[in-house]
Amino acid sequence: MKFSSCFSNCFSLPSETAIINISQQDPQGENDENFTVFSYSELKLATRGFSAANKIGEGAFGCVYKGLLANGSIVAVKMLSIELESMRGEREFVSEISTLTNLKHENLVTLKGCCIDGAKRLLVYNYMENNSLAQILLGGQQNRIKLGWEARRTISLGVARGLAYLHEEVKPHIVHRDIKASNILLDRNLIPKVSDFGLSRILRDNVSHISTHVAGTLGYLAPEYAFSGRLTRKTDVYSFGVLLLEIISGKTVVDFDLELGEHYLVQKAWELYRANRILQLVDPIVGMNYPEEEADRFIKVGLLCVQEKARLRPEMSMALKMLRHDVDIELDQISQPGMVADLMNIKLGQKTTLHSLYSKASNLESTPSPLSSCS
Ligand SMILES: Nc1ncnc2c1ncn2[C@@H]1O[C@H](COP(=O)(O)OP(=O)(O)OP(=O)(O)O)[C@@H](O)[C@H]1O
Repeated sequence: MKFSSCFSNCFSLPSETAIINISQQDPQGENDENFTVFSYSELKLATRGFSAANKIGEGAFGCVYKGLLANGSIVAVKMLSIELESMRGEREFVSEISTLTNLKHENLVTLKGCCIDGAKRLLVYNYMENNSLAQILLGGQQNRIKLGWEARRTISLGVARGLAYLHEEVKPHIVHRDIKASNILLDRNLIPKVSDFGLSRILRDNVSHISTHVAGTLGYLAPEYAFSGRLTRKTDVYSFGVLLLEIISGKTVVDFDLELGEHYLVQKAWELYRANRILQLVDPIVGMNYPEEEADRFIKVGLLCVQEKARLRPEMSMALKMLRHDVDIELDQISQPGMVADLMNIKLGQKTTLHSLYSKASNLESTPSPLSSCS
């Protein structure tokens, strides 16, 4: 573990305490090299005082700023805006972050470390040059990049690999909970990196960070998770299936600007599948010269991942094998997917937590957000 020079100013626990706590989680000390505790002043300097010009995004957890560290590395600094009482205590927070920084995979965003300054908590990530899939695939025209089939294949396989790693190689396994296009970041070579993994660990039990303030977010939620809070790895598999359909079609999971009957991507994919016209889902930007057999397979894997019943969805490593055509998809495995349409009836438009969504599902009321917003 590395500490910045003014660590003692920004982290009120004696540093020894933090080290002892971390070594309990990491008896071999393997974390030490990866994990940095930054000082607040260092991050303030790097982001030019968290200036509006350096702000690159905002999510349920808070605002994200681009920063340049003194050593020349470019980072993304996430200033958490979660109420302190929702978060774990300082020692646990540092311990969890140190564990997460140890997760290394080509398809995960690297978490470099954190900072605690009084009530403020910040996370520091490697900066991803090409922003998120939400921006470059589904965003406004000015941000879009024309992605050909090769790029879409690389992104789909990369996300599947990153998730399979979290689900099946990390011990104990991590359920991401919030797989969606804005949580897939892209480096300068358009290699996809899953971000925001493991963040539920820094929250106290019974607090959820899933933001449901946009209809699109709801569309990624597996039915059993949205309605009863049942969370398993198959919850992520559902979200991955939605994402896969988005990557192939270039359409968002829910788009009310489209004509009636086209609003819900999963429903559209299912209808095209049943009508034997599945390739009509492929984004026209891809052009005519794409491998039809592969596109057909990717869409079917997408449909398999969004099956209503969690047990019918494949595990991520199996989905990956199917995408690579290491194993065949048995068509009788594909049946009616879980649809988002019912969720869409829930009154939207305010930031809410998933917890409040459960109750909204029955009474259609929204509750005020517990989150503060960025200045
Ligand atoms: N490491 C990073 N490199 C570059 N840009 C980033 C990085 N992390 C986040 N961003 C940008 O900041 C935005 C907000 O990210 P954040 O993860 O806080 O929220 P989100 O995923 O967009 O939404 P939500 O919190 O509701 O899930 C991202 O969409 C992306 O544009």
